[in-house]
Amino acid sequence: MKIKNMLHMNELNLKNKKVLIRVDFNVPIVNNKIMSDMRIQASIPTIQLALKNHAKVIVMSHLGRPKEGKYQKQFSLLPIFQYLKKIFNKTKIYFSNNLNKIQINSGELLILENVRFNIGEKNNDISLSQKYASLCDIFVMDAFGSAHRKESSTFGIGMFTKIACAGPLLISEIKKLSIVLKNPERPMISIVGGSKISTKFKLIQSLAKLSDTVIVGGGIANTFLAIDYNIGKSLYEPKFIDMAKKIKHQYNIIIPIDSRVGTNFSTKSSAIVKKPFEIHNNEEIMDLGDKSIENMTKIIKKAKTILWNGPVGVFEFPKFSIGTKKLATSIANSKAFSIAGGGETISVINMFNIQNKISYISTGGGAFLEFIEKNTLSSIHMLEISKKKYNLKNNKII
Ligand SMILES: Nc1ncnc2c1ncn2[C@@H]1O[C@H](COP(=O)(O)OP(=O)(O)O)[C@@H](O)[C@H]1O
Ligand SMILES: O=C(OP(=O)(O)O)[C@H](O)COP(=O)(O)O
Repeated sequence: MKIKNMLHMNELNLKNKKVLIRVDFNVPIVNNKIMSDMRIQASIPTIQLALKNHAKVIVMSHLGRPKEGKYQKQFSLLPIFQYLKKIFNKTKIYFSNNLNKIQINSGELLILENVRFNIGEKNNDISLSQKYASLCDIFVMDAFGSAHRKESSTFGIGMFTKIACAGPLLISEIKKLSIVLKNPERPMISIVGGSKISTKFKLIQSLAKLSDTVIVGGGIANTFLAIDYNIGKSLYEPKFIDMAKKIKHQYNIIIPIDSRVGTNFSTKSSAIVKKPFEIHNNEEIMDLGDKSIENMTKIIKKAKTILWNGPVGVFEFPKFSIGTKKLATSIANSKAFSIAGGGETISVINMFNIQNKISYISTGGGAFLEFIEKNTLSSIHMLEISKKKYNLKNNKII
């Protein structure tokens, strides 16, 4: 992909225009408290740029995975609106869940409620995409963390809006990841964990091709373990077992040799280190065991380039945070060039206070892995189509 194949926000005259910006505010919120604000902070310059240019600024994002068509308080963007009110305290700022009643003036800011409350969002529904497009003169796609999703607010809208352009954060992420991956120093290792198995599993193969070693944790590792063992109630995806078998034989994949298991998914659960063949039906793997941690940190120490997405255990429960903490610390202490990204990975980085020891932190997790694999993403494709249409309309040679 070429950056110049997309329109950039800073090429356009935003003055008095209705500018709708899709950002990624998908941050962890517990009891109305934002646990990690890095993704919000990363979007602020884009919003400021639009306000400074005297646009009528509308911002939209998803938060979590609510059931569409239903308001659910725990997925509301209201805590983020409260947070933004403090930052934009000199700007008139509003919050709305009504797509039919939008009225703002130049220099004002409107935050829309979670787009995933809207029926059709996930399925990239045409009428919802048209509805979003009708709200603006210019659509700015700046949600790098969601740019791999072909949904109404990340893709469909661009098919109907007059102008769709890339925001500064999206451009900056693409540029930085492209530079880093051009000629990585070897050995290069990738660490992939977390719970979003269906998004990430398909990407392991290309990551394995690119890297000298791939370390797996979380639900990804469990899917590899399920090839040979009964892993009880552990999180895994049976539909990826065949793919796991193939990849395991073809590439250098480091699978845990022991794990911390518990009997219930709770902070109160006991944590016992077990070998994979010792796991009972009523147990679930929630972290790496000590021998696995030792092996994996040895590999990390020798690496010259490290890519990391996804916690290797349920780091939110102290007894199951050991593996993630040890690997994260080892990455932080390494002299290798390290790239880490993902919503929860950023929370881990904040939790262990290692943000200054990671060479590059991406706001995307699944998006960053998919970009590495394909060198493009659904939203980038949408922006390229949109620029071609724009150039045709303006009689420019494309
Ligand atoms: N063994 C496991 N079982 C269940 N959940 C896990 C396990 N290991 C990690 N997780 C969970 O994975 C989540 C993060 O996954 P994911 O969203 O894929 O990461 P990221 O946002 O960094 O891309 C965390 O909330 C963590 O508790
Ligand atoms: O947090 C996100 O992805 P990530 O967990 O891979 O970093 C993005 O906001 C995408 O969210 P989604 O995976 O629910 O589409």
